[in-house]
Amino acid sequence: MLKSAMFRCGQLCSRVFAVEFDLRTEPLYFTLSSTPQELHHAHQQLFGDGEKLFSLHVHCDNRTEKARTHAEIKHKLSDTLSRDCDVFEASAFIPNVKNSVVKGFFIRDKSTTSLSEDILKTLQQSKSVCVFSYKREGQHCWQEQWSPVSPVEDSVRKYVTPAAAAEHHPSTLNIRNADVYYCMNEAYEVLQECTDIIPESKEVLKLVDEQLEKSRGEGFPVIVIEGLDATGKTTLTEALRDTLNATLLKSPPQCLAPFRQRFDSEPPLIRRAFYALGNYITAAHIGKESQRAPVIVDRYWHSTAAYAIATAVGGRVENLPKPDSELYQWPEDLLKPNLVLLLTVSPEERLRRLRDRGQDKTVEEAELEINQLFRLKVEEAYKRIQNPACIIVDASPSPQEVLQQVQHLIRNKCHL
Ligand SMILES: Nc1ncnc2c1ncn2[C@@H]1O[C@H](COP(=O)(O)OP(=O)(O)OP(=O)(O)O)[C@@H](O)[C@H]1O
Ligand SMILES: Nc1ccn([C@H]2C[C@H](O)[C@@H](COP(=O)(O)O)O2)c(=O)n1
Repeated sequence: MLKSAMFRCGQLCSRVFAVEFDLRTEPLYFTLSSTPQELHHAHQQLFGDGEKLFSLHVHCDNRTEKARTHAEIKHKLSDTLSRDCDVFEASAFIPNVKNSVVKGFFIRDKSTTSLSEDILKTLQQSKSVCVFSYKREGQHCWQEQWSPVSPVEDSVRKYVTPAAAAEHHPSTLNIRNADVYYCMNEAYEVLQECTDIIPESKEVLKLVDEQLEKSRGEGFPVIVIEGLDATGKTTLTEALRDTLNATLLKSPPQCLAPFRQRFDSEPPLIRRAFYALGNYITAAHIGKESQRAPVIVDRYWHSTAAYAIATAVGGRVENLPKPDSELYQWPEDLLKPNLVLLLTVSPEERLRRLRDRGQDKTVEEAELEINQLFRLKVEEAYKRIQNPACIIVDASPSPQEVLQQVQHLIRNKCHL
C-alpha cells in the first residue's frame, strides 16, 4: 500500500463518522475500535445485512482541487448509482474541532450485480480518494480498506462502534472560509488559486481590483432589502427608489452578471467566494453613491451568508450553527448598511407568486420549492445574522401596503 494512502486511512481512524441517513433525523454517528461492539437499532438499519456497503472520502492538500473532486464524485455517483444503490453524505470529523471535516459518501449497494464496484474501482485509482468496505456479521460490523481485486495488505479490521450525537453538526465545522467568507482577502485568494482552471477568475479579480472601496464618510442612509426569491424584493426596491429618490444597487453587481452562471456551476468553496467578492464591489458602489442620495440595495451579505450556511448544513434547522455562533457575524472589512429588512411571506403565498411570475427557475429556486427544510434553514439563518441584524417585514399585504410599512420603518430608523 502507498505510504500516502496509509497516512490518509490512519487519519480517518481517529475520527467520528457521521452519515446523513435520513435528512429529517440526526445523522448516524459511529467511531471505529479494535474490539467488536453491538450495533444500535438505527445503525443496524444503515449497515443492512447482505448489502454491499462502502464509504469513500476525499483527501487533498489543495482545497480547490479537493472541492472540485468531491463535487465530481457526487455527480458521478448520482448519475451512475441511481438504481438499487443509496448514496448518503458522510463526514469524518473530530468533534468540535474546526476544519476537521473530511467529506465523503456512504454507499449502500442493494443490487445483485455489485453495481457500485466498477465506479469505486475507477475512483479509487485517484490518489485523493480512500475507499472502505463494511461487513456485517450478526450484531457486529467492521470496516476495512477496500480493494477491487484482493484484500489490502496490512489493512486492519476496525469495528463500527455507535457514537453519541455531536454537539455541533459536522457540516458547521468547516463553514468559515469555505462556505462563508469573513474578509475579502480570503475570498480573493480562493479565486487566485482558480485562475488556471477557471480563466474567468482573472476577470473577476480585475474588476475587484479596479472597484475597491476607498472610504466612506457619513453619507445618506443605506437600506438593504433581503428575502427568499419571490418575496417582493424587486417590486419593493424599485418603489423605494422612486419614492425616496434613491439609488438602487444590487449584489452581485451588474458587472459580474456575465460570470455568474460559470461560478454557479462550481462547488461552494469557489461559488461562494464569487458572491463574497460581489458584495465588496457593491460596497464600493454604495460608498460612492451614498454621498449623493439614499441607497437601496437588493440582496447583500445576509443573502450570501444565509444561502451558503443553509446549503452547507445538512438536514434539519436544528443542525444550523447555534444562534450565538461567530459564523453569523458580519465581516469586519465590509461596509455596513444602516438598515436591513427581511421580507417574509408564507410558503403558500411565495409559491403562488413564483407560479404567477412563470419565469425560469434557477436550480436553487427549484430546490427551495421542493425542499421545505432548505427554505426553513435559509430563513432561520437570515434571522440569526448579527451586527447588523435584520428587521422582519411581513410582505404578504399588497405592494402598496408593504411600501407604506417599509417607509414608516425607514422614517423611524433612518430619519428619511
Ligand atoms: N406585495 C405583493 N403582493 C402580491 N404580489 C406581489 C407583491 N410583491 C411582489 N409581488 C409579485 O410577486 C412576484 C415576485 O416579486 P418580485 O420579483 O418583486 O420578487 P423578488 O423577491 O425580487 O424575487 P427574486 O429574488 O426571485 O428576483 C412578482 O410577480 C410580483 O409582481
Ligand atoms: N448577495 C448575494 C446575492 C445572491 N446570492 C446567491 C444566493 C442564491 O443562491 C442566489 C439568489 O439570487 P437570485 O436568484 O435572487 O438572483 O444567489 C448570494 O450568495 N449573495
